[in-house]
Amino acid sequence: MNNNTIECKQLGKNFGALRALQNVSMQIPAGSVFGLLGPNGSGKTTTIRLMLGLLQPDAGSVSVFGLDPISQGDAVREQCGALLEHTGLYERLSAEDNLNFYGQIWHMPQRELQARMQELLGKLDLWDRRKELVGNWSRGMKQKLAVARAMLHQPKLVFLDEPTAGLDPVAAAALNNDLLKLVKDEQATIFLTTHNLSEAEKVCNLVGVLRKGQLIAFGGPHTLTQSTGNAVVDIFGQNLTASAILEKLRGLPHVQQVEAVDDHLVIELEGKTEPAEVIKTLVMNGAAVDEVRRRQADLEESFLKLMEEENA
Ligand SMILES: Nc1ncnc2c1ncn2[C@@H]1O[C@H](COP(=O)(O)OP(=O)(O)OP(=O)(O)O)[C@@H](O)[C@H]1O
Repeated sequence: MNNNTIECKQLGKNFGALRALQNVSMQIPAGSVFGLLGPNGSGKTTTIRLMLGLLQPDAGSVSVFGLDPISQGDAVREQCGALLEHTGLYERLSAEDNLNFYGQIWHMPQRELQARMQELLGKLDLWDRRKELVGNWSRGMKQKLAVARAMLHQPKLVFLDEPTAGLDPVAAAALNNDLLKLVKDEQATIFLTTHNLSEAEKVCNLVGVLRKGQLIAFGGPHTLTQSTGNAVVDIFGQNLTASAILEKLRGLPHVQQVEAVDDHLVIELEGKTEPAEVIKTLVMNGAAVDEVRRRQADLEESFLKLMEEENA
């Protein structure tokens, strides 16, 4: 058996005339923190549901732990934890009672359950509040507890469908930090979906991008940022953003995109083009350049670029 927790080959799913997923092939090695990125309706949740055997594929195949999620669904789901659309929490119960309830569902021995609860709630800074009713908690705290619930029985694979959806940026960042803490010690494979690209860049070591049901990119976040092949230059100074200057820059060869962001310019250059021509044009047109920073496009820029290419 190979080291892949998930493999799918030319996977497809239709809902009536809608082709929700088409020809999706990927391999996710054990221990990965995989992020599936994509806009609304691109097929992220459908992919998870196929992997959990909650939907039957119309084309291709999917295997999880080498098992078929349809014919061996129970065996697959026993080894998985999932946080899907709903948190699965009971608001009228305390955090402790919620986890006790799920521990019983998973037939966890009482001592093991207590130790696991302490471990998870401790890492999530919720241990001291375990006796409180979940209904009175903030959304961020509930979401943390829902992650603990999904991980309670030490599943080898955890699906988190948009775990930070609806959280403010501070709560989202806190949850991501907690996720990283948990993941480090769990040795589980994590499969999460998100719209938030900078979050995926921080948390994931493998990412895939879905668009209209098709996997248009797959690899490490770094590979993905390089897949667009372009460099980005941030230029700081004075008089940079006059529309006449922007027009001139946009007309230069090898300049893909020019954007004025606040008081500085963000310029995307084709391949390995050096910014010399850009700087010269700026200076000749009356701008003063203080600082030039050259970098690879970040995941957000690469993602948007991929979306644009697919739209072209
Ligand atoms: N049970 C269903 N019946 C009919 N259409 C469905 C069903 N489930 C999903 N779809 C459609 O399939 C497409 C993909 O949906 P899916 O929920 O997988 O997208 P998503 O990427 O998870 O979106 P979001 O980010 O908004 O949650 C959408 O057009 C959706 O309306």
